[in-house]
Amino acid sequence: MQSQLSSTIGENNYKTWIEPMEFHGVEPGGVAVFNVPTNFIGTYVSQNFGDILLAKLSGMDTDVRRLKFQVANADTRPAPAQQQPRPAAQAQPAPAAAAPANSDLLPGAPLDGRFTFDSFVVGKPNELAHAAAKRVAEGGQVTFNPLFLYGGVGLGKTHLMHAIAWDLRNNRPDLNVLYLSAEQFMYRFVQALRERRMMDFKELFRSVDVLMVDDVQFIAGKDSTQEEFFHTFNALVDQNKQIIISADRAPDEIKDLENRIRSRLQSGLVVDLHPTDYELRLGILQSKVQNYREQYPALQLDDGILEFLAHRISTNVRVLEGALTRLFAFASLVGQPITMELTQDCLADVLRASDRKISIEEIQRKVAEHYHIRLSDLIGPKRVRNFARPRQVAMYLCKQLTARSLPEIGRRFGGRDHTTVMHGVKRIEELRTQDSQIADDVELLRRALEA
Ligand SMILES: Nc1ncnc2c1ncn2[C@@H]1O[C@H](COP(=O)(O)OP(=O)(O)OP(=O)(O)O)[C@@H](O)[C@H]1O
Repeated sequence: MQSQLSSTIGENNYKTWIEPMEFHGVEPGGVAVFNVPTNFIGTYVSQNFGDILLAKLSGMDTDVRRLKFQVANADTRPAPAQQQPRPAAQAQPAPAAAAPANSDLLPGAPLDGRFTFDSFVVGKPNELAHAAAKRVAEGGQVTFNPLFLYGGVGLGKTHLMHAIAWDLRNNRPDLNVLYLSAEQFMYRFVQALRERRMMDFKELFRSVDVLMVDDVQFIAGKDSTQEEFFHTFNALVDQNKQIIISADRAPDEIKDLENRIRSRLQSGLVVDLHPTDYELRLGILQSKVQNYREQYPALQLDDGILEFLAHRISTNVRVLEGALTRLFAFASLVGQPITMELTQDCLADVLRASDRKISIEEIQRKVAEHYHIRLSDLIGPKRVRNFARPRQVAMYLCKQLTARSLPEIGRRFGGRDHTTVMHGVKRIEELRTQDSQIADDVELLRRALEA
C-alpha cells in the first residue's frame, strides 16, 4: 500500500504528509484512526488525500468507511505490537534537542519537497528576494536581521522560505531551524497558555537558531500573540539568531500591528516579490513542463501554448501552475495532443477569470497621457482634431477591451450618443489599415493596458 500510495500522490507528498502519521487502529463503525504529529497535518491529509487513503484502505478488504486523525500523545500511541514502522525521515526541521519533553510545543510545519532553490525560477520581479534568500540560506554570519519577504498571493514567498530551510538543513545541520506559519505560532502560544507551560514555550522558542515565520500579517490585531512574538523576536535578535519573516504586504502596510513590532520588522532587510512579468511566467511554465514531460512522455505540446498561457494568465503563479496541471491531466486522459483549441476548451473558466478587467477610466487616462492632452479635453465637447482623434482611439479601445455597450461608452464620454461611438470605432478600424501611425498607437496602448 505504501508504494502504491506514494506513486499515486507523489513521493514528496508521501514523505511530507503520510510518513509522519501512525496508524492507530480501526474503531467500531469502520473508522480508521491515524495519529498525526499536529492538527495541521491531520487537516491537510484529510482535505488533500482523504479520498485516496480511504479508497486504498477500502480496497484492502477492510470495512473502513471513515478516517479520523488525532494528535498523538502518550494515551493515543498504539501498543508496540500494533505499531507501524516509524518513518525514517520527517520532512520537518529537527525540534530543539535541548528539551525533548516539551517538543510538542515546538514542531514546525512540514517542508514541501518541491519548494527548493533549484525549482525556483528567477526573473526580474523576484531576483532581489531570491538573492537575499540565498544569502541567508548559506547560514553564514547574520548580516541583516530580520529578512522580511513580502509580496502578493502566490508569488513564491512560502517557496523561498522552504528553500531556505532545506538549504540550511544541508549547509548547517548543526543549526536548529524552525519554520512555521504565524497562525501556528499563535496556536502553540495558546496551547502553552492553556496548559500553563509558558516557561517551556519561551525556552523552546528562544532555543532555535533560525526562526522562520510565514504570513506574519496573521498576528495583526491579536494582541497577546503580538506581544509574545515581540519578546521572542527580541530575544533571538539579541542572541544574533537569524529571523526570516514573510507577509503579504510591507510592514508599514499591515494594519493593527503594534508600532514597536512594525519598526522591528523594518529594521533588517525588507524585500518584495513583484508581480510576475511575462518572461518570468514563461520561464516558470517551461520549467514545470519539463517535469510533466517525465510524467507524460508521449504527450505532444503544440508550439505557442506556453506563450499563450504566460500572456493570458497573469494573476499569480499558483493559478498558472494549476492551469498547466489541469491541461496535462486532461490531455492525457482524452489521449489528445495539447493544441490551442484543447487549451481554450479545457481552461475556459481560468482564462475568463484571469482576464484582467480594464476600465473605461483607465483607457481614457492612458490615451490622454499618450497624446499629451488633458483628460477633460478627451471627454469634453471640443471637436478639434487634436482631441477628436484620440477620443476615437479611446472609444475603439473601450469597445475592444471592455465588455461595455456602445450606449454605456457614450455616456462615459461626456454623454455622447451610441451612434457617435459606433462611428468613432469604425473610423479607427479603417484608419488602422491605412495609417501606420494610428496602427502603432493603438497597438502600443493596447499592450500598455493589458500589461
Ligand atoms: N519563481 C517561481 N518559480 C517556480 N515556482 C514558483 C515561483 N513563484 C511561485 N512559484 C510556485 O507558485 C506556487 C505558489 O507559491 P507560494 O505558495 O510560495 O506563494 P506565496 O507567495 O507564499 O502565496 P500565499 O500568499 O498564498 O501564501 C507554489 O507552487 C510555488 O512553487
